[in-house]
Amino acid sequence: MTIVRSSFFRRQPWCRGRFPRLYSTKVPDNAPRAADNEQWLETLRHTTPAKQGRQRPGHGNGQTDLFEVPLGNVTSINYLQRYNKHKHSQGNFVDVRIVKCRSGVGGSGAVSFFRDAGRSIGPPDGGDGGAGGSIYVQAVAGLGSLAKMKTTYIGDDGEAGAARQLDGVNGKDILIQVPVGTVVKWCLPPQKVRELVEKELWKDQGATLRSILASKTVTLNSPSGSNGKTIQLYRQEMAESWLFKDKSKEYHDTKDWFKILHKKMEAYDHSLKQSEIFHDRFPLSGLDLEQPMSKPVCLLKGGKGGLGNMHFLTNVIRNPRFSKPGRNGLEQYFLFELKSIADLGLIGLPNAGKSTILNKISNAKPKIGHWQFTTLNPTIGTVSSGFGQDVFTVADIPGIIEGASLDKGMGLEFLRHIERSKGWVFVLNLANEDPLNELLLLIDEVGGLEKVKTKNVLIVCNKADIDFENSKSLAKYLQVEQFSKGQEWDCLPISALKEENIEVLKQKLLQCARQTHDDK
Ligand SMILES: Nc1nc2c(ncn2[C@@H]2O[C@H](COP(=O)(O)OP(=O)(O)OP(=O)(O)O)[C@@H](O)[C@H]2O)c(=O)[nH]1
Repeated sequence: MTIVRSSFFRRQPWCRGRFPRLYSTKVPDNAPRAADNEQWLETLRHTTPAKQGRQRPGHGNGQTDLFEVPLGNVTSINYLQRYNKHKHSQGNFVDVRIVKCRSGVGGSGAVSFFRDAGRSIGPPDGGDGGAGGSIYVQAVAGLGSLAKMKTTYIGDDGEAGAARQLDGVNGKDILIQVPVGTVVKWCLPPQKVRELVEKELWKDQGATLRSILASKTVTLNSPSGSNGKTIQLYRQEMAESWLFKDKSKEYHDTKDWFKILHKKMEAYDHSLKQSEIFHDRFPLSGLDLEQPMSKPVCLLKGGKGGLGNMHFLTNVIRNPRFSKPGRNGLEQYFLFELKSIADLGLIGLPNAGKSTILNKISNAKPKIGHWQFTTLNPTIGTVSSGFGQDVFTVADIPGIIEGASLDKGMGLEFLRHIERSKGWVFVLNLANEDPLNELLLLIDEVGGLEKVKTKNVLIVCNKADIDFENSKSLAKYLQVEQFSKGQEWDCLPISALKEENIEVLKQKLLQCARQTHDDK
């Protein structure tokens, strides 16, 4: 076991700078004095603990409110569906994960008494337990998928304290590194969600997963004053508040000096709980890690280590045969969703030629095929419109079909990859019967005209090489162009296959990626 020096004295303002010599064979000349401990315990007496255990503390006044949220807000429909549908999609690309995280339990304080040749039992010298390992998350550049994430992350428990005032080693923290653009949300265990969904399905055979997630609600705790924007997490209560050695709990419970000490230590436990409650909160909307982070953020804090018996030597208690156990860690589930960050997103029906376009304008090599749904995962390409010119990124997502918003085809689950995009590029197929109608359908499926108008929009009519001259495609193009003009959107005919109008397309894409709403 690795051990480190007690840090208790470092924490005490009146004892700063005085440390025990490691492995000294003499009684450490700065062993915790009874007077110091008395003084510390006296300060605790003035902190009145609220009713221990029964309290449900909150934002600052120790209160929480209950609030209801739709089940869909604390799980992922994409995750649940993927287990039924295309779980193993193209390559290694994984963009939704639900993982279990558990922070470590704090190590126990030690019960020990100084011994050497000259004396068989000396003053108490049991050190503190180490803190449990915490779980951290950090967005880093260069990662593009959540495929390498584990299903469970467990922080190490802190080690117990030892003789000679030595603290146990802190449990190792866990660092989860994720791609930039990942959103981390608190969620219910998937197993629990499945049970709830099955129950609802049993009650109403006609219900769908989507309708259940929207209508069924769950009750959560939120610190008072946070208006339901923050979730309060709770640690499991400690089974015992003391660890006894040699003499039992029953023995100690009969002693007045222990009862007095216990009362004072209730205030200490209360302050620990308060600080846990302050830390153990998570925003309901999640953490949006849209920038590379120089420092990780803590998802779950490990439990604090327990106090060793050296802290309980007083003028009355000469042989404290007890110490404090470490505090519990937290176990929670988190939903990790990758929302790619691309300046532009290509939206179109299957087979419109989106992948071919991305292939021609960028370094990306998405799959191209004459069958539908060749693209199963988003691909992001970097486009440069010339030497020294601005560079921007374009995301190709799987084709959207009628009813996609009701989970038909690949559904809309990949739309999140272009949610953050500044511009949406609608790709239409001029070889199809009615491209204008297809544009209206696409607008409808992605959320309606109002939503689309929050983005910069470019309409690209692809496959203009087919029948364009003999006016069949031209007529279709003119219809689309007229509609686009009405919305003040640019419209452009191209042939991705024959690389016609590709340079103009690149310029228009650049404009679309950089234009601000004030420029319009
Ligand atoms: N004639 C012609 N064919 C094209 C053009 N662009 C793409 N294609 C063909 O259209 C078919 C579909 O192209 P993709 O680029 O895979 O289409 P997609 O929109 O990515 O399709 P999904 O992956 O299903 O969403 C392929 O056979 C392409 O060769 C074009 O400008 N003219």
